[in-house]
Amino acid sequence: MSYIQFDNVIRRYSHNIAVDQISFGIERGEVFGLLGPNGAGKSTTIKMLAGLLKPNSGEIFIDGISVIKNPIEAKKKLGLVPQDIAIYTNLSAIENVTFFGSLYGLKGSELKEKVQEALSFTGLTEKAKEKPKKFSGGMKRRLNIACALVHNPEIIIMDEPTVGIDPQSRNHILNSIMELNNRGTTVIYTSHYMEEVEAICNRIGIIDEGRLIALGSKQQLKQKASTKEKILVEAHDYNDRALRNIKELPGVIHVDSKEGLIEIIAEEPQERLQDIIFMLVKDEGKLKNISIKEINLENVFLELTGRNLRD
Ligand SMILES: Nc1ncnc2c1ncn2[C@@H]1O[C@H](COP(=O)(O)OP(=O)(O)OP(=O)(O)O)[C@@H](O)[C@H]1O
Repeated sequence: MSYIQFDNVIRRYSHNIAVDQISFGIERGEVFGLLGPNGAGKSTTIKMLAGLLKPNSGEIFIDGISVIKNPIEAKKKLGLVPQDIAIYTNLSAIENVTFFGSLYGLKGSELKEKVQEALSFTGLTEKAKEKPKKFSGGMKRRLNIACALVHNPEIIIMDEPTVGIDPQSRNHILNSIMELNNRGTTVIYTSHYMEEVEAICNRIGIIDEGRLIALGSKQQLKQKASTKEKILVEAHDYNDRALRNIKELPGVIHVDSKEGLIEIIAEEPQERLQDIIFMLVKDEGKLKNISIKEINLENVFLELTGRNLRD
């Protein structure tokens, strides 16, 4: 059994199946990413792990402890940063972190020390006495993280922590995840941002419509695609007919075009370049650049499901 183990877990909301019989394990010390589009079942999975929702069937274990039978013991091991920020806007930052620390049973000088550590870790020491009412979205999120890690949990779960925040806070959060992991914390990170998951996670589960459709390191996941590379064309003035002609070229699997950038997934991409350039130029297209790049997890998702990760 893995350090964290999901066994045949099912969760419904009335007739809608949100998590459909998933089984997987997470090892101690991993940064594990749960990647999937909106509504895929990420939050439901995370809430069940954190003991906030009960599965309809199946079992979840943390370090051999059943989250369902022994939720209080299991919960001691983890800190949750929920998708919806959960802090008290009328309390100062330090009062918020102190409150959460005391909920986890910290007291006296240990509580004070851990609160200072959590505020410093999230870059909020100078804002400690201010009320989060005036904080930016990113600062509120960082305070939420401080509240979740004040008791030094073995596992930290972050549910889409970078949605709708400024780039500075986003980088701060991503760096702090790496630092937490260097200290030995197991991190579970959900996101629909493929770039973030690729950048920070050792292992990734791809979830779609409640099912875990792929699991592995990013290199293992990329092996699931039928081609390892894609063609990127920067062009302007091309028309839909040129795109249709490219789609019909032999070996071409998928063509996507957005704001002057055409992405083409094709078998043996080097062999397709001449024909692609020909089709574009023939139909008035002006070519700026053409290159071959390694595919990413977005491309893997598209090939597995026929849909884009972000529509
Ligand atoms: N409280 C609820 N009541 C009814 N249906 C729900 C509830 N919460 C989630 N769902 C449904 O369950 C499915 C999975 O939702 P979930 O929030 O777990 O997905 P998600 O991958 O976290 O998506 P998002 O990124 O949008 O939060 C969706 O179809 C959603 O509409």
